[in-house]
Amino acid sequence: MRDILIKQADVVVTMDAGRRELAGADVLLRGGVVAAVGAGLETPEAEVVLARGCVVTPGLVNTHHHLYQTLTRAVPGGQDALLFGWLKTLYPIWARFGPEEMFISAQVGLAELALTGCSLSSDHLYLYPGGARLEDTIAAAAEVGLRFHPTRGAMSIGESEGGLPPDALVEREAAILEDMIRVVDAFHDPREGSMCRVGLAPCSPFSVSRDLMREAALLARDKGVMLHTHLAENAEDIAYSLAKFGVRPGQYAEDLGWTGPDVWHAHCVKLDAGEIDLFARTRTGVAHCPCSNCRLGSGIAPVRAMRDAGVPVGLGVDGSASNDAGNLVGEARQALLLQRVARGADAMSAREALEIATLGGAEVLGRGDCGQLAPGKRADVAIWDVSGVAAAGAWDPVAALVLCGPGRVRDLFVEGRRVVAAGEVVTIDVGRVVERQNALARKLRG
Ligand SMILES: Nc1nc2[nH]c(O)nc2c(=O)[nH]1
Repeated sequence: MRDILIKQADVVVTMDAGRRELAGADVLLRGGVVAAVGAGLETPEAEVVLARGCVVTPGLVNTHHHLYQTLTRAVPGGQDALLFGWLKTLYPIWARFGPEEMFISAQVGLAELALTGCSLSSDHLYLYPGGARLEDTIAAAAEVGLRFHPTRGAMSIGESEGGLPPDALVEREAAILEDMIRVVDAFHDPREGSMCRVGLAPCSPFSVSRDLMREAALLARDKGVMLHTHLAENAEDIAYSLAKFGVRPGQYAEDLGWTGPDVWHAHCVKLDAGEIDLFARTRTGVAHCPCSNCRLGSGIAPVRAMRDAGVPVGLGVDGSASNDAGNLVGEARQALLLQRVARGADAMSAREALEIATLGGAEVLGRGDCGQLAPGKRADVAIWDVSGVAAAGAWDPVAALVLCGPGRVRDLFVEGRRVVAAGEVVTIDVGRVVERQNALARKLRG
């Protein structure tokens, strides 16, 4: 692989230990890692990428998604509902998916993430209708070229047993555990620089049993993989937990082995002070999904309190049926705005929002090798052209990324390989994928 020398950026935002921002700096990518950062770097054989007029950041990290939902954006019956009603509208549509729907929708979602600066994404695939398998999404990510953390999700408690999903969408728990073992053994790569790490992710307390939560935790520890689920997303979720289990979600998670640095929970909008303390003590991570929380009317997650307590927090776009976009810089902006609505104008700075979108997400996903531009870290780099209309007149180009734009990257490198060039994805034919996606959406609409 040829060296890449990114030259003369207006600012390189390193997110290194000193959070250094280097004016007029270069970044050298070699063999999939950052080889050097600083001014005046020279390497005769390198491909030079001029970055004048640009801000260079680590690639953004997405800690929560349901890629399959890009096929059900803005569905009329689900546009104005709270979480449970929204899910009940969408489950019957998702039940008609199969392998092609999973593959194409994942490519659309990942292309959208790439164009908005994301180099590492997790995905929570918790339903497997029509023969769909986790590898449908793994194949999609490999073609797009993003670093990928797919999670083998699951639902096992259908309506007839007091769960939320229809019985037709749930799986037998023995079969779920068997498939979890299969996908970890086949696809999980624990090495530094890994392009694919698999996690285990029973969907939510209202769609799986306590037994499955406990068994999944034991299996994850045995295999050395991470655990992920939805937790404390809204008031309905808390009410369900109290009525069904007699405890709040934090206690439920702790009792079943779902705390620790190898666990991250999506949403956590309704964590109380005791639960925040539990997460901080145990280094349990949180995927904060501000746009989805607004769209579903779930509330404002206590991110300021979580960060102050020391809870690892990353950002997630969440599924595209509840956002309905997949733009992480948009999430960074929304995170900042929501904390300010809740706590005042100094509750979160643009730089902190950018830190959560990069370094914070990498920590949540257990990726000490990502989220920073520093020698030895993986070569995941986003180049943002701030010379256009969106940031014109900005006095502080780093803050401008979050406060005004641009919302799309000019270039994106993952593991030192180009995924976006001049604002276009270069790894797949996005036009063809979008055409197929729209045909599949039309078929689902009937
Ligand atoms: N935002 C979302 N929350 C969820 N809970 C659950 O069980 N599924 C979902 C989901 O798809 N999105």
